Amino acid sequence: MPVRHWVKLTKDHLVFSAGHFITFGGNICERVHGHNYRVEVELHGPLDENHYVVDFIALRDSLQEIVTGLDHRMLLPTKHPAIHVVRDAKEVTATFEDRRWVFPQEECILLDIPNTTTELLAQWIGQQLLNALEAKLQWKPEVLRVGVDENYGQWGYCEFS
Ligand SMILES: Nc1nc2c(c(=O)[nH]1)N=C([C@H](O)[C@H](O)COP(=O)(O)OP(=O)(O)OP(=O)(O)O)CN2
Repeated sequence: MPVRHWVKLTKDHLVFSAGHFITFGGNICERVHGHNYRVEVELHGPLDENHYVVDFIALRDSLQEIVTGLDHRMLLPTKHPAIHVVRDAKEVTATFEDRRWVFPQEECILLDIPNTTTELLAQWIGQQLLNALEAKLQWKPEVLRVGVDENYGQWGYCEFS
């Protein structure tokens, strides 16, 4: 019988509080609001010389850095077809139809995704994690699953395989 291994990280400190708004149903745009987000990851792959899929500590530290970078920030999508986000040295201005929001530049994170849904936040975090693991360990998992929870039980997931 084939044997497979994986690791899962669901630490209490893998959380961030951030502002966002999404569109849905075509042209319905939410008001700005915030969530206490939670992040978990699962990585699959062969065992290394330590009998690890990947070292928990290296994984935890890499993911924590990504999560901390999102904490207490306004999350804005740069690939949305109708939310236009423009950054200058001081401010970030987002517009949707006749609505306009202006935020201090250093309080925003611009994400190259079309909407800040949990599914796409999971995808963005997953891509950052793959980049970090490649840079730190010259390693990539066979499968990476990332979950993002935005409201104590509403998880969006993304799988890289
Ligand atoms: N599959 C998804 N569905 C929805 C997402 C998402 O990311 N993926 N996101 C939303 C909105 O962000 C919405 O704000 C979440 O709604 P809600 O749970 O009602 O959030 P509140 O903070 O307002 O929670 P309350 O419990 O109502 O206070 C919608 N759907």
